Amino acid sequence: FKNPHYATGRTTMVHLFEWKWDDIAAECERFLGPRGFGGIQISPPNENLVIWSRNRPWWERYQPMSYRLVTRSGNEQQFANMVRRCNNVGVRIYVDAIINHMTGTWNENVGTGGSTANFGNWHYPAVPYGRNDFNWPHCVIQGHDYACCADRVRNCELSGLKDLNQRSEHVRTMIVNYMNRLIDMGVAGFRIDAAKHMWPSDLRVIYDRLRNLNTAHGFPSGARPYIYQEVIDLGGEAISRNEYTPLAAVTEFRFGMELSRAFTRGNQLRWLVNWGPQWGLLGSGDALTFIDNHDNQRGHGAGGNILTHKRPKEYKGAIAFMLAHPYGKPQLMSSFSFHDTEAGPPMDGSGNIISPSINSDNTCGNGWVCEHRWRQIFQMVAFRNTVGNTAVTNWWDNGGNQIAFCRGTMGFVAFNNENWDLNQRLQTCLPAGTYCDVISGEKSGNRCTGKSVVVGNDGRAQIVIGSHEYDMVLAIHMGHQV
Ligand SMILES: O=C(/C=C/c1ccc(O)c(O)c1)N[C@@H](Cc1ccc(O)cc1)C(=O)NCCCOc1c(-c2ccc(O)c(O)c2)oc2cc(O)cc(O)c2c1=O
Ligand SMILES: [Ca+2]
Repeated sequence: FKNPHYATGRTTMVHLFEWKWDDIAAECERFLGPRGFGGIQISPPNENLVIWSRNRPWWERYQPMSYRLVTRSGNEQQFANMVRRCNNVGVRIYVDAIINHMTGTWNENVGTGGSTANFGNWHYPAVPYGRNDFNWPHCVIQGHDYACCADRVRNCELSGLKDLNQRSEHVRTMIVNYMNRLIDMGVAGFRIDAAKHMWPSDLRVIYDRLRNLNTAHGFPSGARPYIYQEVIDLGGEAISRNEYTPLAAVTEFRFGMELSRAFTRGNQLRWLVNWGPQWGLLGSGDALTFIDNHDNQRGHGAGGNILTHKRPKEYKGAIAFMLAHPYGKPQLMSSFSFHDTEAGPPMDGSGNIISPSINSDNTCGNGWVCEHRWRQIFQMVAFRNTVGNTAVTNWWDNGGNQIAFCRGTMGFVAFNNENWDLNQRLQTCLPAGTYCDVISGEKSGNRCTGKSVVVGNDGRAQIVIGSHEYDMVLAIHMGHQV
């Protein structure tokens, strides 16, 4: 359950938060496939409660009403079309699975597919679920429970969300049928939302009942779905992520917290020389890594001061380091603009999501940030694909906020977060030649639209990153010689 089953040579997934299925299919064909992205995490495809009283907040998609595939992103036919078209261009689909709970109690009670429910009686006829399928006696998780009481964190309600009993055979059957239907449609795996709130023993039973991936969509026979479990664990809680790593991969929230700190002015990039488990991070093969996600980019998630698209230079620096360093399996966030941390995606007067527009410079409009289309980010996805599993070698730093390292003989990257220029002759480990810096520009024909770097026969080159430049990174790798 720890292998994403990316197509050959691909390494990175992007969370297209709140995108519609038709738009995702188009993005696979026009951008993500050609640019070598490995996969996409999609928003929950199951029917959710429509919450107009909070003006369609982003978190309404985390209020399940049924496992019918009908949301503001599209219907079952559009979902199947998206999976087929993305798999056809080598881009995998990972589903955000909400199996810990059903809705909280709201005045509204109609779902995106028209289903209704009676929350007070724990009655969800569109699944169907009834009172016996939820944990009993009724209790709500309190703040101190996270530190003291693992059983309450699992068996009581998170934020008033009706807490399913995954020990019940009926509940297991409903969940497994939902996930197997998605596997048969060609998805490559799942994000397990709120995994910390479910017993590992129950999750193991559910995972073991999942079918192998569908070979008709290009997966090898016997391939198990990729599963990454959302476990927010910054230490100090009764529940540890180590209870979940024997089952499947785990979201490593410390990754984004520590890199955000390291790339925020006043800290030291040289500390990153031993980046990885020595920082208290999970084993590399267990870790789904990211800088920010849909939850903590709004500030109330784990880890305090997380870098997001709202601080572009530092954010691109941290993203470049995530993609240049071999640790973990990275996920990029692709957001819509927001001021109100509850706001949902751009929508018209009827509540329909507005599609991203694509500008002439290949950026997005209509309120979509599309970080994955920023040159400094998608070019580093190509860097990660090129360098494969080569090791970090020739680490250099200035004792402060200037660092550089090689990836085997395939790539070289340098960072300058000082408030003075980096101007050093450094070992790039690359064969002699002239390389285009993929951060400040790209290779166009036989010239570089940004910086070019001349590597001598000794592998050394003059590396310059001015402290006032638009970006703090320089990256060169095989395939971008002129
Ligand atoms: O802000 C939110 C939603 C946050 C959220 C949604 C999806 C996630 O994957 C997530 O990590 C957080 N929800 C709002 C609004 C809300 C939602 C439901 C409700 O009954 C009442 C209010 C909110 O204020 N929630 C309370 C604080 C956030 O507490 C939530 C967590 C959560 C936060 C910190 C943790 O350490 C943790 O283990 C879990 O996970 C969710 C998962 C869900 O599937 C649905 C949820 O409503 C939530 C969720 O409320
Ligand atoms: Ca639970």
